[in-house]
Amino acid sequence: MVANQMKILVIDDDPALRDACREILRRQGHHVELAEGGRGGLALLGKFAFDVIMLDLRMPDIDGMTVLRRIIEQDPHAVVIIISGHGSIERAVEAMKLGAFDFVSKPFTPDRLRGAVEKAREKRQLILENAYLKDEIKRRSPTRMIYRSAAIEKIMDLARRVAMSDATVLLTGQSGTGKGILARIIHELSARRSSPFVAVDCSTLVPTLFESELFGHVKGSFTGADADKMGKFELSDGGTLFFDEVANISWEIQAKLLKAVEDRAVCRVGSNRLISVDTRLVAATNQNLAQAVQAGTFRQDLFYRLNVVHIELPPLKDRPEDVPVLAEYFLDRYRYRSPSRVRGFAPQAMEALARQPWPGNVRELENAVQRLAVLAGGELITLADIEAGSPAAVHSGADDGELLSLAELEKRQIIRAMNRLAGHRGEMAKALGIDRKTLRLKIRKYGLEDQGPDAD
Ligand SMILES: Nc1ncnc2c1ncn2[C@@H]1O[C@H](COP(=O)(O)OP(=O)(O)OP(=O)(O)O)[C@@H](O)[C@H]1O
Repeated sequence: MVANQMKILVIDDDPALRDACREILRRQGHHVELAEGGRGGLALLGKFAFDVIMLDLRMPDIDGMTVLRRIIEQDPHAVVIIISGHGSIERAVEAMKLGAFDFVSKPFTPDRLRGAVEKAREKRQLILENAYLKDEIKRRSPTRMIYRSAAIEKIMDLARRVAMSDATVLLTGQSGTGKGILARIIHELSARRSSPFVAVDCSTLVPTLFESELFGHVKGSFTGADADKMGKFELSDGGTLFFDEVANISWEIQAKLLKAVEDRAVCRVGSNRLISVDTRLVAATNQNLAQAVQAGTFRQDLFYRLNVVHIELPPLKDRPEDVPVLAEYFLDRYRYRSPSRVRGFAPQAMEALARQPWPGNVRELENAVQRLAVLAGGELITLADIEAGSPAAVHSGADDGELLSLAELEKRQIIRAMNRLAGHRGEMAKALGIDRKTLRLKIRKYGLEDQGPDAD
């Protein structure tokens, strides 16, 4: 499901009702497919995934109840809204017992339809979030570093060795090269693996809350502190504390962090009591910390503390042999969530991917594959698919000297922003210097609607 947009299938033998549903739901931004009977509906369901299915119970070809049974058999989480005829409430209730989510009785107003679909959207969101969480859990345990290159093999060797010690590790490398995943792997390879791995994203925390987030606070220590709270240091006791984007910590907090590391203890904000904590630190940055020290924005003493073991992750373009294994791995992970039947990459397509510069590194590749899994028409992702929907179109479609129409340029920039920013509409709009509404209109104009994993 892209943002609030859903793919909805309406199965009803009444053409006027089908068209009315389509009109109303399209206006809400949903994609709507229509089937005039149970057979056609089931055929569409066999080919594509839908977020919500609207199903008439009385149809001439197959009984709606039979269709419903099949839908639920195939996907117990399907969200089905029954369209029930006047005076057939009992059947609608029976359908709900079978697993339908809701029903609307004919005739219904546009508002009633919108209300039912909105409720269905919330339900669908919950289902997807649950699936996502399960997927996350599966994905996380054990975390896997996918690679073929000797460069990453060497890094993994080093990671295995340092994991056994309690040494602080500094991970550097461009954004999206796998610093976060490596931090977790170091934790999982260490004797601390059964204690928590706690991550602090130093780039998103508001400075004023940072201290309490790290060290915790006691009730009443500032407005809003209405209960005692543990900080991330304490939460990671026995485990690993991961500072992502560590260069973003303010000078003042850097000093406090250093003290906590040296004392192996923290004081909650508003308290004098020292609480000892046994945690292993891993820090990551895509900036040059030594330079930041030179420039006077990062404390030298803290830098030395963090830089005990240094691991540099190379950019993806320097290890193209990792691209095919990563692309296959991501496709395997994303294809089952998309309606397409795609199973693999055509050799030429894979070669094209391996040739890309991937400025956003593995994260950009992951986003591109996720998008390709949605967009690919056939069983194999082809070169044409890549040229149509991935950064390949941006990077290889034209050499620097070739002139492009402004519209083409605009489209390519939008695709590029989608890839870089994982389809986050707010961030894309900001990066492109337009407002969200304009962005939405342009996305629609260029037919790029389905390309964001989580727009808006
Ligand atoms: N070798 C790999 N195998 C499998 N997945 C990977 C690999 N490298 C990176 N990833 C995935 O790519 C995405 C980006 O990786 P990660 O967050 O670790 O990068 P990062 O260097 O920490 O980036 P940033 O500095 O932007 O936070 C994640 O989804 C991660 O799981």
